[in-house]
Amino acid sequence: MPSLSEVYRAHPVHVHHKNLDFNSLQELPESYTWTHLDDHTVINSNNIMKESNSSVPVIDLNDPNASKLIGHACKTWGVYQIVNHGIPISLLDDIQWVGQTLFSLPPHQKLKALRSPDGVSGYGLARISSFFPKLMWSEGFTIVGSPFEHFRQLWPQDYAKYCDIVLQYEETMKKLAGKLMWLMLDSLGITKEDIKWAGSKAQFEKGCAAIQLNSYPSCPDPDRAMGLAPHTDSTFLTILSQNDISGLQVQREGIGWVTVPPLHGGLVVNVGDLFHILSNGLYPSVLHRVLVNRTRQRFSVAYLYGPPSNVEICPHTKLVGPTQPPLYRSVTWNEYLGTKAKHFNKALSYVRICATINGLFDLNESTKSSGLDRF
Ligand SMILES: C=C1C[C@]23C[C@@]1(O)CC[C@H]2[C@@]12CCC[C@@](C)(C(=O)O1)[C@H]2[C@@H]3C(=O)O
Ligand SMILES: O=C(O)CCC(=O)C(=O)O
Ligand SMILES: [Fe+2]
Repeated sequence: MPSLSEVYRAHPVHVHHKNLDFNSLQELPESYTWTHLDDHTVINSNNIMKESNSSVPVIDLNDPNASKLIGHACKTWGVYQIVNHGIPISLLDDIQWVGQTLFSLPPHQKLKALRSPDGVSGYGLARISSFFPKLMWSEGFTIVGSPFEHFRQLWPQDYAKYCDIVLQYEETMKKLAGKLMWLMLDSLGITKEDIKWAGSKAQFEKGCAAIQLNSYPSCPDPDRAMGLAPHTDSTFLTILSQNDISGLQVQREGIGWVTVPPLHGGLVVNVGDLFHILSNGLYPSVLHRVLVNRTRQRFSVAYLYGPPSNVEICPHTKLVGPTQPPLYRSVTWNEYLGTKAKHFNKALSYVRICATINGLFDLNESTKSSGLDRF
């Protein structure tokens, strides 16, 4: 079973972290100019947003119907916002502060914690940059495991207080992720008895996670820049805290790009590729992207949650039957991250299988480069 570092050693990402001093740029350089910001964006002021099926559902976790509402949101949107989730606002403020403080450091200081091409954690441009011809107007910092070594490089004197906040955030979000997992599974009719790897307390104690701190500096030409290019997360689910600047958009079939408006104290939850697989495609992972702002800097913190690295994820038996064949083969998170690192938005089609009257076969074997699936 490869470890995450082995996965990335096999698929190094060569992004040129040449210019990470966004403040020095008065104009959008050619290398950051995206030509096809094509779209039919649905924004808040648009009348269309008033129709409830055109805005991302907001769900109160204290609502006795929360599981049902979440199920409907996952099926139709692949994303929802939660309120009354029990995470103290002070902790959300603290983790945002860690991100803001980190990204405000001088460029040469941030470069001391640069993510290496075959590494997992550290500072740099988005990992997905290598799949696009143009650069993204953002910088990120990925934390997998302890942030201690990198934080010591960034803040030799007072790294401890930043580490403490990250550790507390990890611990708290892990509990919330476990709770959301059960609500989403429950909405599919899957109970605690049906998931063997959820641990003795059935709290997904062994689940794995990454924290991604993102910064989208103000941009001289936001209409032609891209903060974070369209992608799905490879996770079970991702919990996102955004500051009060909008920018996150999700793609809704038949509608186009829909902005997810920041809600004070709210958290955005999106379905990732592994839940897509587990649900046999019933809850689709959502394609999302981030646009940037002319005057205001946007910050976000993503908690990317998945299974323990040795657990094989496949469509749940309760969701499979003679009329619903399994659409995906088993895959561990690490194996899937390797596929994602190689094939990016086509990764799901590489684990897809197909039912025929002769049985099942691996779609990948017959249509290797067709990029089937949804992309
Ligand atoms: C566990 C992980 C998920 C992630 C890759 C990573 O190893 C750590 C960073 C995560 C992230 C955050 C930004 C978007 C994304 C697609 C990326 O390039 O890095 C996700 C990855 C993912 O979900 O596949
Ligand atoms: O910044 C955002 O709103 C989204 C970030 C994101 O998609 C990610 O980190 O995976
Ligand atoms: Fe994402």
